[in-house]
Amino acid sequence: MGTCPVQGSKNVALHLYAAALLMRGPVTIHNAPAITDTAVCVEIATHLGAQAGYVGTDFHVTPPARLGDSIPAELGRRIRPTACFGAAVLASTGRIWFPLPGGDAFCDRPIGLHLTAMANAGATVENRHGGVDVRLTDARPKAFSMSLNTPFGPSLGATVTALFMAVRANGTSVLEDISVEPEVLHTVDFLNSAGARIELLPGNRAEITGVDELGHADCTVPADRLEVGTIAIAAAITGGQVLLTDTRRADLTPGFLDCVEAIGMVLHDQPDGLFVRMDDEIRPGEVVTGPHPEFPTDLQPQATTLLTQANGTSQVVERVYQQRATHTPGLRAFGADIEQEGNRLKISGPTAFTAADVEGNDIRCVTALVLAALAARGESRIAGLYHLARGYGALVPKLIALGAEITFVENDPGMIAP
Ligand SMILES: CC(=O)N[C@H]1[C@@H](OP(=O)(O)OP(=O)(O)OC[C@H]2O[C@@H](n3ccc(=O)[nH]c3=O)[C@H](O)[C@@H]2O)O[C@H](CO)[C@@H](O)[C@@H]1O
Ligand SMILES: C=C(OP(=O)(O)O)C(=O)O
Repeated sequence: MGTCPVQGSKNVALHLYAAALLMRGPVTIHNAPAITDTAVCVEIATHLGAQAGYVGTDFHVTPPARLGDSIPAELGRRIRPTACFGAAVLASTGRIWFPLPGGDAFCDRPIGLHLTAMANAGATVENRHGGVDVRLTDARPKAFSMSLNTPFGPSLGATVTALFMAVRANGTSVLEDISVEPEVLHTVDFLNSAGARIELLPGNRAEITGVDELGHADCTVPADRLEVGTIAIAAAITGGQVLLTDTRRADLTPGFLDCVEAIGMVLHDQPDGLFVRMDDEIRPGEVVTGPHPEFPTDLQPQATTLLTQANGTSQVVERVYQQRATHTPGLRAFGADIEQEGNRLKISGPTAFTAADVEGNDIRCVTALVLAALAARGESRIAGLYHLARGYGALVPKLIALGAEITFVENDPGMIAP
């Protein structure tokens, strides 16, 4: 059995970095993940005039008396929460230009609801220079009410943007149908500990009374549930077992736990972490992604790889991003039997994988392909490692420490051969 540490959550950390820009005084965010997205956030904060840096696993930021008024296109296009960073600056200073966000491009990822939240708070919103120019008409955001729902469930990012506008608003705002993903709840705690007045109410509502200014606070990023899920699936797919330190069952969603336990995975808390093993063979199952606490979309590609090894027919239904299936061509190259119809994948297994040369074009796609290569006979070559670095600080070294044979291909830092 191997033991494996878990990094801080990428998706929580990114929203905390943005929230820190609303605060006065020095902020330290502990357990920050050592990923390229963290480095980009340091650069964005620095460009905005903050003193920002990353030492060990501590992200430090001290916002200036007045933040700058633009997020450089080359930085904002590299990460997903660019509009949240924009909202933090807008709520503080009344003006920001930001490019359209980046992050994974597995399908269209609109930000209309972020812009509606800014407009509801009294901003003019104009498309300019390939990005968005937003200005408040008054010195502070005005209080507003809105729903954060979309046809695909509540928007996580737009909930954070709306909260950022509301915490500095003149009056009390009411947000309906908010996302209650851990990313949002940790951001709420962080803002409240710096003096914000956000009250979460039953029925996914929030009532926020704006304050003149936020003080400062420190916080700790929770374990990355997506890294936990990924390594748990790696153990299951290779018939191994692993003790993931610094994490508990409670860090995972009921949607994920119910699904993988039905497939045959055993996960239980031990004093020093979460123990994971497979109970005999991998059983077929059904993955249906959805908003928290349902099965997270960011573990769907990895779960698809796992189900190719199940004895029978499985189904994956992607409800958050209806076209998140960039991993299926790569999995088919290993031999997977996957039929796709709209947002549904039908997977017939088990397939004995043979090695393949494949490329992943987004974080979880390339992760799913690394997992497939672990299950394949022979040496596979995987390109697209740049995407892995965006979200995992050390996934490959961790898999190697657990017994996987993986080497980085020389003169091509974007390629590995498991
Ligand atoms: C609720 C949810 O699971 N959110 C996921 C989403 O967060 P992220 O914040 O990136 O995306 P949203 O939560 O905003 O998007 C959820 C859904 O709403 C739609 N939408 C969003 C904004 C908008 O203005 N209009 C609109 O229609 C999106 O296209 C998507 O279908 O992607 C991240 C990266 O994969 C995941 O970590 C998050 O768990
Ligand atoms: C899609 C993801 O990230 P991002 O929103 O940063 O693109 C992810 O974490 O799986």
